[in-house]
Amino acid sequence: MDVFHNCETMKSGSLANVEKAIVLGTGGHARALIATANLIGRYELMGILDRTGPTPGETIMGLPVIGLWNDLWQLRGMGITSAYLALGNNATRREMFQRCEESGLKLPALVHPSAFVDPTAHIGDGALVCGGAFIGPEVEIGKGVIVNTGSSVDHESIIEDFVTVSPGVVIAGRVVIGQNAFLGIGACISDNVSIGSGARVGAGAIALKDIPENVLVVGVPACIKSTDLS
Ligand SMILES: CC(=O)SCCNC(=O)CCNC(=O)[C@H](O)C(C)(C)COP(=O)(O)OP(=O)(O)OC[C@H]1O[C@@H](n2cnc3c(N)ncnc32)[C@H](O)[C@@H]1OP(=O)(O)O
Repeated sequence: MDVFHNCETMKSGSLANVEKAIVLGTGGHARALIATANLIGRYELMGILDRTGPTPGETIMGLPVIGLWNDLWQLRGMGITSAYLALGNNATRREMFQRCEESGLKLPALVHPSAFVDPTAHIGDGALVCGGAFIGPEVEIGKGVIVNTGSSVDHESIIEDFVTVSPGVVIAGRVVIGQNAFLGIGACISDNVSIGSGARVGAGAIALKDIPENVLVVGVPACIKSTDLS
């Protein structure tokens, strides 16, 4: 059964010559993403898909929840070309990024109009740079990365794929954040420091030296609190 064609709540396309996009995810992060996408206005948002599917009449920021992630493959046939990933969990975001690609959907990056991105920086597909963020010169932001509100990433730093940078994080110059890592609110990463893949840096921690993969670090200076988060 084609769920979308049977879905009476789906927005009808109205804007000529504007590409259509779908949003994946219904949590808090969906609000931030939809607000940013509405400000940019590059794509017409047609609705939201989530893990469990819609409850009757469910909307988020005025957008109807129209179906399940498992129905992604039907979207291309409906004129929807692109997807935005509103998924806070790194592993889920990675999985759905791959499934969108397999479904032939584009994953445009989104940059809030109040963020500054240096012209020499590169922002990967499916990344979200939130309001007030600063992305410095020659910074690499990987695929599906979240750079949340008011964070800064300074010169030549590399943020690998599917990392979460929470609000108010300060990343100094020539830092490397390994894929799938999570940096909690207000964490600071000193210059030339590497954070291992899958590591979790607690809110307010200050990393002054390299952090291994798959560990939780907290405190000032950041120390290992638990290991093997893989
Ligand atoms: C727009 C938005 O809202 S974006 C959302 C932003 N949210 C965040 O940034 C959340 C930040 N979260 C944290 O810092 C969390 O503590 C995490 C994710 C790093 C770790 O969470 P968990 O793995 O669940 O760890 P848990 O809560 O079990 O704590 C483990 C231990 O570390 C300690 N700990 C955890 N986080 C911190 C921290 N930031 N600073 C100091 N100690 C900490 C706990 O007190 C606990 O210590 P104990 O074992 O001696 O009792």
